[in-house]
Amino acid sequence: MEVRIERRQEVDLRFTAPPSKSVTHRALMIAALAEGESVIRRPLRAADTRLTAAALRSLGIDLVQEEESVRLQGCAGALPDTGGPVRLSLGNSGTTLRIMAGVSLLAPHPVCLTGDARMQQRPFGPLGDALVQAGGRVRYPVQEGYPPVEVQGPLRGGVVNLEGGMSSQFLSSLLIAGPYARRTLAVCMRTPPVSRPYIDLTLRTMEDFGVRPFRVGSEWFVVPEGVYRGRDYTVEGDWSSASYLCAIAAVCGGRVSVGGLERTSAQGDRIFPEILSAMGCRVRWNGDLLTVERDGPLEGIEVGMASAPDIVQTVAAVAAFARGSTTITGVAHLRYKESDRLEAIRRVLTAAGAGVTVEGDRLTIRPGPLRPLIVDPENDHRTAMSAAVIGLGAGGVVVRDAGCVEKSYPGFWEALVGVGLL
Ligand SMILES: O=C(O)C1=C[C@@H](OP(=O)(O)O)[C@@H](O)[C@H](O)C1
Ligand SMILES: C=C(OP(=O)(O)O)C(=O)O
Repeated sequence: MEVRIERRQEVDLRFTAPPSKSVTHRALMIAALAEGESVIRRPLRAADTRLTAAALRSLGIDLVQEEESVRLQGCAGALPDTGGPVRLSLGNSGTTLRIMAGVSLLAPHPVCLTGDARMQQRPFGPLGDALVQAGGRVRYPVQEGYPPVEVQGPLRGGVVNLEGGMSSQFLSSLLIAGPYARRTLAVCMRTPPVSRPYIDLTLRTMEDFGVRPFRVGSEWFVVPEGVYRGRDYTVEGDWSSASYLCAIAAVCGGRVSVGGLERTSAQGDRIFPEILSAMGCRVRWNGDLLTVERDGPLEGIEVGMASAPDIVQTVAAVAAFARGSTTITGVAHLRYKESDRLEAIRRVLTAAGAGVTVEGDRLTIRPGPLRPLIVDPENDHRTAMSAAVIGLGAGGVVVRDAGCVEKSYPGFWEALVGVGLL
């Protein structure tokens, strides 16, 4: 599917944010490990969360898709006997593959976790090392430190050292399986974790299901033995997906309102309105309705984004329309995503006419007169959605393989059609 996007100005639009991908993954996995039944309401139904649901079924979990919810019978931390080894094909869902690797140590048979060609280039090694320290067996049939990876329990627990500089998903994996380790699991971060708010989101979701891990200083995470309790759980809106909608107001001028978001969410991407505000937009809340407005010029800013990797492309797209340069720091881990996103930003924005410099973990965008372009998102949903933002501000943008948004926001293009932007 190919989408052509033309320039729009002075918009006045209203959207509802889709459900959160990160919360849906966590709620499904934790409910599967809980004692008793859970109903997960308003789950995100997208490629990646479907992979999580299918993987849980392959591990023997009774999971039923209902019209507005997912119903699961939890296994109380002991995944059922599936009769033999299990193979999980997890596409390019890093969250599913990494978190499910820890969970798989609770299965009675070996589990092989694999993914598509790009997933096989995304690092796993630090998590593999940690799972071994926690008592598991880990084997890499193709390339040391990368999926496919074969894991087998038990999850004994004890003290585990973990490198945090590549992905927070490694720690989330240990934390989520942690309550069912044979003895208390204590994770010591050897390097500070990137994408830190995703760890808070993990801790908060664990607490929502009745287990309370705690931190000691900034380096230690301790998970006491415990049991998650099944429950009725409603998934909040997705702040990363909402960033593309809010950005429309910034690049087109006018006003965009987005409903369905939690103002105090643990999702780190909820800082996006603050970033837009620093760039010259006005932001206000009316109940749970967020409104972003712009009627003056956009300014370039300097911003650290180690904690919010998934909205870096949205900020970069908006930065291309500002009066001055924007520098984004702390973003080296963007190289390990669905694509090398630092390279994707450089490729798309330079083709559009902006100047882009990538130096170490720092990205600088210098606005320039923007010109029409064809974007191949190379199967990265966030490249496609941020290209749509550029298109709405500059015009003449064609996004090829636009269906790749299916990974996190299947209704993205329909949402733009629904308000008359396409
Ligand atoms: O735990 C999660 O739900 C996620 C963690 C982040 O990854 P990293 O921790 O690898 O940066 C983020 O980019 C990803 O989209 C979702
Ligand atoms: C990086 C992402 O997801 P994952 O790591 O789950 O593939 C993302 O959605 O931008």
